[in-house]
Amino acid sequence: MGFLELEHIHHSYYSSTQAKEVLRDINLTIQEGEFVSFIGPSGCGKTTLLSIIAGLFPSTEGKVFIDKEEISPHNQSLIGYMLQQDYLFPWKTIEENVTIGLKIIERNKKSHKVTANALLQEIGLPHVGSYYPRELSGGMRQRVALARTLAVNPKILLLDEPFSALDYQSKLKLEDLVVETLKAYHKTAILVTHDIGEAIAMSERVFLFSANPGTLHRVFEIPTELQELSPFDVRQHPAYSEVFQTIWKELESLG
Ligand SMILES: Nc1ncnc2c1ncn2[C@@H]1O[C@H](COP(=O)(O)OP(=O)(O)OP(=O)(O)O)[C@@H](O)[C@H]1O
Repeated sequence: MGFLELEHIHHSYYSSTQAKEVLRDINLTIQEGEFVSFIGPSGCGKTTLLSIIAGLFPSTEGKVFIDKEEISPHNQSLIGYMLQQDYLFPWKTIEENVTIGLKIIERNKKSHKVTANALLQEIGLPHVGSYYPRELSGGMRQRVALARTLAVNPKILLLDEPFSALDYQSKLKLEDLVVETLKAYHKTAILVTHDIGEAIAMSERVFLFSANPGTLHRVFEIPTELQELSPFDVRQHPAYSEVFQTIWKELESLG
């Protein structure tokens, strides 16, 4: 059994008049410390699947296991979420934003400060603890959102298009930082993205979903020589465009 295991996940959304089948029989295994991406046509159920993995709502059928335990309120704290928007509280300082989750789960304030400072250092923003979010750029705020997610020490990070609102240069820099930081902390991560290049550059495996209803169509193993590089360097490697073409063709074939 892997670290994260999905068994026969089916999901439908129900309204008063109809049921809409969104996910059909999703089975997959992700190992501890692995970085994978979910890609697929719009509406194929990627965000729904992330929400089920996070335990935000149960799937209609099937089971999610983390470290051999079925997902429940007891082990939900093993999961951290990073979204397209940073959702920092504008009236709180950066340090307070980073430690907000910690305050909920433990009260020792001294250790919060130490954790915040260490994480701000890690993300390359050691001097912004007393700033407010409005004083930072979009890229800097997303780095703070990463620090806030890591502060509560989740085992698995769910990254739902966290770079899509950023300019291209900030996005490339943040991709490098995220991969480097998650590797250093040995985190398991799932990235949802519409950007095939980003999926190749950051992941060890890319899961391609098809739509109507969402099914797991194919899994692509990223060549080892690319996995060893930073996301920026992956894009410069001769093997990158070949992998891109292969995934692109498969995505196109889904219509
Ligand atoms: N709360 C909901 N109630 C009813 N239908 C929903 C709900 N949330 C999502 N859907 C529908 O489920 C399908 C899958 O949505 P989801 O957001 O999971 O897909 P996605 O692959 O993440 O899409 P995108 O790539 O566009 O972000 C879509 O058809 C969407 O309209």
